[in-house]
Amino acid sequence: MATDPLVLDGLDAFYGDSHVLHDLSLRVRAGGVLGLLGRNGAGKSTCIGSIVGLVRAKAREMTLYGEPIQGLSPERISQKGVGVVPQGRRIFPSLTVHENLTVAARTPSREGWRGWSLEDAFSAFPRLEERRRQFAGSLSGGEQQMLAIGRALMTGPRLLLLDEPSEGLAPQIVAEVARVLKELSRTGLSIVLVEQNVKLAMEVADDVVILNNGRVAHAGPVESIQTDGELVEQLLGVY
Ligand SMILES: Nc1ncnc2c1ncn2[C@@H]1O[C@H](COP(=O)(O)OP(=O)(O)OP(=O)(O)O)[C@@H](O)[C@H]1O
Repeated sequence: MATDPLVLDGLDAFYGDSHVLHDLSLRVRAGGVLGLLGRNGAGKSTCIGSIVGLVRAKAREMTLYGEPIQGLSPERISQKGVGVVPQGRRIFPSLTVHENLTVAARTPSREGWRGWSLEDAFSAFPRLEERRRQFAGSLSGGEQQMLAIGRALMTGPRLLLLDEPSEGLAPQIVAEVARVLKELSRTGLSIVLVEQNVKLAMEVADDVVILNNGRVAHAGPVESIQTDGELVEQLLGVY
């Protein structure tokens, strides 16, 4: 549908002469969570980079809520409501929690949607409020991940892209990330979740796309992998 938050159809992506993604198609449904899975080097981060305008890509269709975004700068794509939680979090370690959040705050650029206020961020992540004056670099890995998610939400996204938010986190903290993502999805936010952690993706995602060598190897509702251990093992090497 033209109003789907994100449609990629026949996307090819390149680093210089290196052709990394081949004929990739996917669709994020309104308020849905799409799990983007694949082994190391399968092309997941390149897909995120293509969506946000950081990687050179061409496609038959690349639309955000029906609006073409192909060729736009990362700034324009961000302004159109795409928030990113990058791999490795990339918070500002020498700024405080409060400063990390306020640096991302944005005046709403569109009617009907808005960025989070500090109060919204602190009510979702109470530990960040307790630590608001602390340097972000001194937070635990889990707290830094929550800060990275909070910072992305301060920009008022309609579509949130997360690149391996569970990386390096203890299982208990991964469960916390899962809870937060499910809550965000319940508020109507549409999400693309890049993950190596298949269990987390299965818990949170509505639909999944599995990449293999830069191509879509499987796409379907999350149930299609929950019930097919052989497929998951073949494409992801885990179960
Ligand atoms: N800046 C770059 N220049 C050239 N090739 C790159 C660059 N970044 C990634 N690649 C290559 O593109 C392919 C896809 O990499 P990508 O990082 O998208 O995979 P991924 O699925 O996100 O893997 P990971 O889970 O390890 O992050 C790999 O072969 C990788 O070596």
